[in-house]
Amino acid sequence: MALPAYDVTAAVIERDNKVFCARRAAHKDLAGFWEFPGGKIEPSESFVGCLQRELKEELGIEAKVEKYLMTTTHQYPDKLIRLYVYRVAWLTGELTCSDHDETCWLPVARLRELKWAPADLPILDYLASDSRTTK
Ligand SMILES: Nc1nc2c([nH]c(=O)n2[C@H]2C[C@H](O)[C@@H](COP(=O)(O)OP(=O)(O)OP(=O)(O)O)O2)c(=O)[nH]1
Repeated sequence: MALPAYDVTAAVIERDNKVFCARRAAHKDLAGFWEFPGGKIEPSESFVGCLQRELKEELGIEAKVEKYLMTTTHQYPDKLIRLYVYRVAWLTGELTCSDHDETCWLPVARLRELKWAPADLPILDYLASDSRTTK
């Protein structure tokens, strides 16, 4: 039988030459893995609308989705994830984390020190080779 497939958005938020990273909490699937904030697209929702909603819900921030970066697909044992990655500017709001159990800001060159969700590894490669991202 075909695995369930999910379209998921993810945000690369940069500030002071560092990228925002968040760790999935114990009650979530892939608990303990680090990710870029975002979430599953709801029916009839746009990618940008999904990302803005998730960032408001998870982090309490208003964000401007600046640029589409890449899409990566990963098959986990129980699901297929298509991850749509955008560069996002944090506009307003105090960043408070309601959904993750740990967060940090890291320069791109240090991102691999964290244990990332396997679907995210191509994103790290992309950021490392992206001249717009500060290393
Ligand atoms: N948001 C996000 N999810 C990721 C990343 N990498 C990765 O494998 N995933 C996976 C984990 C989950 O299986 C799925 C996203 O689901 P989620 O649980 O965060 O999304 P959600 O809040 O909309 O979903 P739900 O708990 O309401 O079902 O994608 C990533 O960088 N960001």
